[in-house]
Amino acid sequence: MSGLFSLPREEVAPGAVHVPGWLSAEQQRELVVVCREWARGPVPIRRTKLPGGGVMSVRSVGVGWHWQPYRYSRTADDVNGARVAAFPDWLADLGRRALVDAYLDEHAADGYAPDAGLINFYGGDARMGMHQDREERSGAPVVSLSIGDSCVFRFGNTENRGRPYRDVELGSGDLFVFGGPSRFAYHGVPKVRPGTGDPATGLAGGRLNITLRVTGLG
Ligand SMILES: O=C(O)CCC(=O)C(=O)O
Ligand SMILES: [Fe+2]
Repeated sequence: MSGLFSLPREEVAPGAVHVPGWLSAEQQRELVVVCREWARGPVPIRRTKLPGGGVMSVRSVGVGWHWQPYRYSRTADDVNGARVAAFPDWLADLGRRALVDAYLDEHAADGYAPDAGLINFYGGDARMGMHQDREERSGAPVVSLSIGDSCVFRFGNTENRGRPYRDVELGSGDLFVFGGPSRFAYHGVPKVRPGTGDPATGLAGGRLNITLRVTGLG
């Protein structure tokens, strides 16, 4: 990643910033390797079961904390009961650099200590419906990193799942941060574009998304 003021960026809504191509090719490859390890265990990546009986099309695994609808826990009680992998310091550092670059403010990450990472893998047909990230007891920004196939990322308003929203193309290496007045905006992924990723990332197909959050839990 480059220093301040060097990358194109777009403020999609107040506090919501898209920085295309933020991750280098090498960082993307390294993240793919480590996400593959996390996908194997101690909690295997799985399609989250929803309370209504459905199952998400996205495959997910947590680090630091396990997420299931609609709470965080240290152990994956709806999967295999194992404690999730620890949240590594280097990932928190990456999250801090993301805030500085997204907000063009060297103090943007002061005191920012993400403790939960959610790894999502989207096959070609996977989607994520409009939702808020609101299980966290913190208003700190969410940092989102994308690798592999591009997608349509729908970024909406804080009131409801509908309009107004903006559809943003998230490509491999892109950073998206949402904080401030946009922290609790509805968002989702209506479409992945199969075959648009570069296999040099280590992903032969599909889309990997990593979100970093501050849970505010002890
Ligand atoms: O895949 C994405 O870009 C968004 C993922 C997301 O919203 C979530 O995991 O809560
Ligand atoms: Fe989300």
